[in-house]
Amino acid sequence: MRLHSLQLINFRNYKERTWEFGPDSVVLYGPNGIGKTNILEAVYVATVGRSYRTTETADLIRFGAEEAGIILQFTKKDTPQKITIRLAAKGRKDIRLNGNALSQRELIGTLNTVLFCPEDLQLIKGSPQQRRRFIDMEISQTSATYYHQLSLYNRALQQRNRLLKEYAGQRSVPLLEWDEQLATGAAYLVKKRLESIKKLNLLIDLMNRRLTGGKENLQLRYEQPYSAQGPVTEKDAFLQLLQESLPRDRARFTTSVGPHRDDLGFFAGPVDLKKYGSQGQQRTAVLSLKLSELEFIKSEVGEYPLLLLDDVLSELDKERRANLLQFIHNRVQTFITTTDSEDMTGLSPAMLIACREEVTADD
Ligand SMILES: Nc1ncnc2c1ncn2[C@@H]1O[C@H](COP(=O)(O)OP(=O)(O)OP(=O)(O)O)[C@@H](O)[C@H]1O
Repeated sequence: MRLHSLQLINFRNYKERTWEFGPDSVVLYGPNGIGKTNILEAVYVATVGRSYRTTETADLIRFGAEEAGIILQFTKKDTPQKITIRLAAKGRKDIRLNGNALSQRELIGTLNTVLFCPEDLQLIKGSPQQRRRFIDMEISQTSATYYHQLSLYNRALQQRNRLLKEYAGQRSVPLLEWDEQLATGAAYLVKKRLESIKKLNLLIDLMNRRLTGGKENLQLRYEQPYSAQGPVTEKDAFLQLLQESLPRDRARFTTSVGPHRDDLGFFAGPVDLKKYGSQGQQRTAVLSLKLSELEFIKSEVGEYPLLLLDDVLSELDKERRANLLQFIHNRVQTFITTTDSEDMTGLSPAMLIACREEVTADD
């Protein structure tokens, strides 16, 4: 995957700006608040159709403007492609691939990127929701069906929770249709998640050993807080769990079983890093996870995705930083934001041949 150019029109602080990129990695440097992250954000929006920093489309549109545009030219397996996105404060996003309209769902998987930002360093200690989002987005980038099934599941879940409220105090709730849909969706989603965790586990242990000089192993575990014995993966088992949890769900107006409650555990041998990992172990584990994600997407798609490193290098110590840069060198076209253009040079002079792009405001 190679990004050749990016054009932003009324996106965040850019009125109209185009960048052309060579095959090498790109260091975007400039003072705080100049608009470096905004550039990575635009590439991310072209990956999944929405931002990782806001849920409001209006935030992405330059103050005072009615709409914003993002145009990207890239090659995927040597085939030139062009994504155009028009964002309006109100109304639908207009997404096009080579001029043909796409839905947000169809867009996902077109341009593959891995984002690594400071919030990711909290992934292990953070909320289960953050870890579910990680696994969902990772699979969605390589499977359009997964993203579709996830949307259907979430819709059914909302409907079930709505009925639990609507029928509060009544003798029964008409949940049959939604329970059927939820159980079908849950079985599909959990199986896909387990499959991808299995693949990630082959990679993550190798990565972690490499980063710790062979000292520490690392495994991901799929956790279902409502199941004491092994993962629940079958539709009938989910149907039964939904029925069993009904009294509790009715009391709380929410559905307590299913993949929307599941989590990802990080284990070094028997040690749960979520509870007992040092900050250093957790950071290395996240870095291993991100590197595994690059390899995972490569194995599914056939080439490395783009890597977006947003302000993350300054958060990593010298050794982890060097390890990351060594891994991506000559493999992955990487976009790095930093306030210091010399940030990388002292580390590994010949390792990272990057283009340095000074970011300036355009008004
Ligand atoms: N919708 C918008 N319209 C105009 N300007 C905006 C909009 N949203 C954000 N900005 C501006 O964008 C700038 C922030 O950009 P960005 O987050 O990319 O900075 P940065 O260069 O990454 O900074 P840092 O080094 O501090 O992370 C701020 O000046 C902010 O006022």
